[in-house]
Amino acid sequence: MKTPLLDQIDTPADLRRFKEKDLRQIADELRSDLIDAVSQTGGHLGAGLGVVELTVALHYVFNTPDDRLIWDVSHQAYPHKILTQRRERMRTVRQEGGLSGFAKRTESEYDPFGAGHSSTSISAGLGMAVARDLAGAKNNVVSVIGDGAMSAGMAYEAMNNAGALDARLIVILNDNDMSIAPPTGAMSHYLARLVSGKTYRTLRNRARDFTQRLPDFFREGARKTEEYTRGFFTGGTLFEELGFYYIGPIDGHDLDALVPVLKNVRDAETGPILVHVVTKKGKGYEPAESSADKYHGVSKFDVITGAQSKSKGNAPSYTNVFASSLIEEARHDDKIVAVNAAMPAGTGLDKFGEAYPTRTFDVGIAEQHAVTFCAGLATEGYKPFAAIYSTFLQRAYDQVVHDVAIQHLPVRFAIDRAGFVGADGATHAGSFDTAYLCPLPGFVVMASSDEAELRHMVRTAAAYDEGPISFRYPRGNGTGVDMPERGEVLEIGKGRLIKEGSKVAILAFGTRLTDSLAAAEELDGYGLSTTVADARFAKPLDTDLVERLARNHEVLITVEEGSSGGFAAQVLQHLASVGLLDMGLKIRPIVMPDAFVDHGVPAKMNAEAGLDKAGIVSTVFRALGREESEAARRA
Ligand SMILES: Cc1ncc(C[n+]2csc(CCOP(=O)(O)OP(=O)(O)O)c2C)c(N)n1
Ligand SMILES: CC(=O)[C@@H](O)[C@H](O)COP(=O)(O)O
Ligand SMILES: [Mg+2]
Repeated sequence: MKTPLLDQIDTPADLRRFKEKDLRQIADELRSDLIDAVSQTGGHLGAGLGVVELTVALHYVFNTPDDRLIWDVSHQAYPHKILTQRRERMRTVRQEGGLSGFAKRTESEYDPFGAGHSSTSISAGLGMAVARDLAGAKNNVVSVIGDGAMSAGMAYEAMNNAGALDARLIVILNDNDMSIAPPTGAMSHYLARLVSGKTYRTLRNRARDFTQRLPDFFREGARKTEEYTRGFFTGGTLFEELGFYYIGPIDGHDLDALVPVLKNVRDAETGPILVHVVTKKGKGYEPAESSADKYHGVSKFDVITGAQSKSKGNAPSYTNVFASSLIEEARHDDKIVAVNAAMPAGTGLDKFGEAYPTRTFDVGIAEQHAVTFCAGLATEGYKPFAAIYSTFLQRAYDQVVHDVAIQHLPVRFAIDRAGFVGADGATHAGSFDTAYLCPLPGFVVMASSDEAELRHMVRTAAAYDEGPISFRYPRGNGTGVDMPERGEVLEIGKGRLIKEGSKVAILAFGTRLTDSLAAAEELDGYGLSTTVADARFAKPLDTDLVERLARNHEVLITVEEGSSGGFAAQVLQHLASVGLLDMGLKIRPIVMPDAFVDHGVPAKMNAEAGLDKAGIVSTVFRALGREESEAARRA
């Protein structure tokens, strides 16, 4: 693969030394370099391919990093990384110690704002624009946001504020008519109408003519600009009503159109501007173009065939077990409905949707709405399952508290991606759900230790009508245990004893149970007779079980793949309240570290957190004051 022009670019300043006529070739080279890099690492591909020309044009026209360029979600920022001094390290992306898969402030001065969650770019950009104005500076601020990300309320909150402030902020709406899955919602239909109109087709033919004329209009001021944009294009009125100058739709792969338009936008002395750019997700790589959802995020793949190297586990994924269990429950109960926020495949609800299309709702990237929508459904006697990743549910915390918990509504929360997620790193880690749900009065909080337990918990949640209930499960495959056709209804607030010993007790919450059992076996081998229990519930806590473990053992270890303040905090609070911490019990909570852990491999992340077999054994040895024997054992 020859990339003679790209080879001369280390920074955007190098790019800006080229003639405009070279940009096409640079974009082509950038695209092949991107495909080659991601084929070796895996990662987000389709979105980056779609913004290759836009990335080149933006860095060519704007004076980054002084001009601030903010990528929404930032999964599409790989071409930006290649042009901003990170090309050499692209083949380390999402690997331990390598580049992040997202924009990250600590990684580069060209990343003025980090992301991973969607729809933050306009708010952040507006903050930067206002800060610039307060400081009397003159740089530009550009936020690039996708059509999927445009479905979230935050984007409108920001535009509402930007319009009122009349701040000089440039928003590029990158409309590829795709979220991860095909987009849903009225806004998506509205954008489609703007794009499919006759105006867009004629504009493509007149792009050069248009861009030659644009500077005059901007120089003549805002009134003329508005006249121009309204005169040449239909639509855009929603953005105009919010106080933005709307420009577009523009073919985002046509550099001859993009560059002059962006130059004019850069030089315009106006308030907020929205440039509506139309692109194709996966552009320039046939497998990604024809299957944009499957190439949104990829594992390593063969560039020629496009075949992704999916490692087949021996056990089903937790996501699939959740989906099949819910499908089974829905067969028995027609009040069960399922809601996801733009993650149908990620949550397994695509399968539920095939079985029950009218009982499945993809609300777009709108977790807050998803939760309150479920609350509404619950008030009418439906049994909503909100299937949301742990990390994305954070965004809907007030809705969980105010709309669900306070009203004691039986919304079922299926919390996927709980624990370390690996390659997506800190922005996507499912660390905090247990800690943020346990303090809520009346909430039932469960964690499945394996896929059979997950099946039981889906059934339990379906049967539980008293109030809100949640169950968490991790990314990836189960343990391979036998699963019943249908789960059992678990007794609320009761854990299970798995193995009985006498000196050490390990109380696991969630899938760390497997390592707890392995640790127990090793400890037994050292003459430390070890009990293992699966807590199942962090709330209500099985206080009988916890007290028994505390009274009958010298050491009690709690283990969970979650942050501090979660399950361990519940156990400690209970034991402290009943005086069982006054008796010399050696209790040691093992939780995720108090740090935002970068991308890597989940097994290693757990090992570093002391959440694996070796970590549990070491913790027991340390609790018993046997560090030296432990060191010798390890040697
Ligand atoms: C708050 C939040 N919810 C869900 C996601 C998962 N997610 C990542 S990218 C994406 C689709 C974004 O679509 P769009 O903004 O159109 O970008 P595209 O991939 O099409 O370029 C989704 C749903 C997220 N990152 N953040
Ligand atoms: C960028 C983003 O938020 C999603 O694409 C996310 O990376 C998906 O994660 P999973 O692969 O765990 O579904
Ligand atoms: Mg999109």
